[in-house]
Amino acid sequence: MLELKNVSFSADGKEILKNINLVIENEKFVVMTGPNGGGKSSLAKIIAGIQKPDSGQILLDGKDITDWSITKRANSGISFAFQQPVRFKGVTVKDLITLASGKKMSTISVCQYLSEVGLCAKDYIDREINGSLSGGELKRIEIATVMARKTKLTLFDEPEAGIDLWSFKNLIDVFEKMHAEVRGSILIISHQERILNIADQIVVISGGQVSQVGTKEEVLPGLFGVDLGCKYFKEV
Ligand SMILES: Nc1ncnc2c1ncn2[C@@H]1O[C@H](COP(=O)(O)OP(=O)(O)OP(=O)(O)O)[C@@H](O)[C@H]1O
Repeated sequence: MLELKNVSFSADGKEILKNINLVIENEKFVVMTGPNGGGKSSLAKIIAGIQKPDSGQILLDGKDITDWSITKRANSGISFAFQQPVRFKGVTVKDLITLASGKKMSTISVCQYLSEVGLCAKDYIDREINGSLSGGELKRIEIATVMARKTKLTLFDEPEAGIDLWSFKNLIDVFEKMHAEVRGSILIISHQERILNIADQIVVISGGQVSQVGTKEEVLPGLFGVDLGCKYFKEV
């Protein structure tokens, strides 16, 4: 279980997150949404350890991880899916997925992850992670890498961005499968109706605060018809 207690964060003299209190229960599929600039990405970065809060506490299974580095948090089971995978010269797609899984992997197992994110495995497995891969391909490889990691808490920041050539339905299937198989919690930042619809819990972040938390039945009706200045329910 991840718990945020009175977390506040400022940058460049601007108060970005104000007294955030939030609990992400084990094995829950949580979608964080809200208007642009509300503070969602900042909150995800604070959970992953990329940014440090000015005050407040972050607890993982009751342990205070507020001062832990990104690496220590990653080793304790928090994964953050970046917009694109980190590139290292000479590292192939197969190397990256094997590294993420932390164990020896057969070519067939690596291929399965690639197929799940809609990539024809044989065309990609030996390719180097570099600028020759398109943005959408890199994005899918990053999602496959996070799937192979199988961590306690996986954070995705707008995973739908940049994958418009890939069937959006496949992305939903990937998340549902991950949720069923990994038995970890998934926290996704998204404005997409179909992602909001598969959430166990929706958290609305607005003006740097948690403005609403509840099931989709409780939260979604309130989002309809409200102009929050964001791209609700737009199809990819
Ligand atoms: N390092 C920083 N320095 C200054 N301002 C920042 C910094 N990081 C974030 N902000 C500001 O904080 C606010 C919240 O940004 P954040 O990216 O967390 O919002 P968001 O809810 O993820 O937005 P979006 O839906 O547009 O992705 C924005 O106004 C942003 O410009």
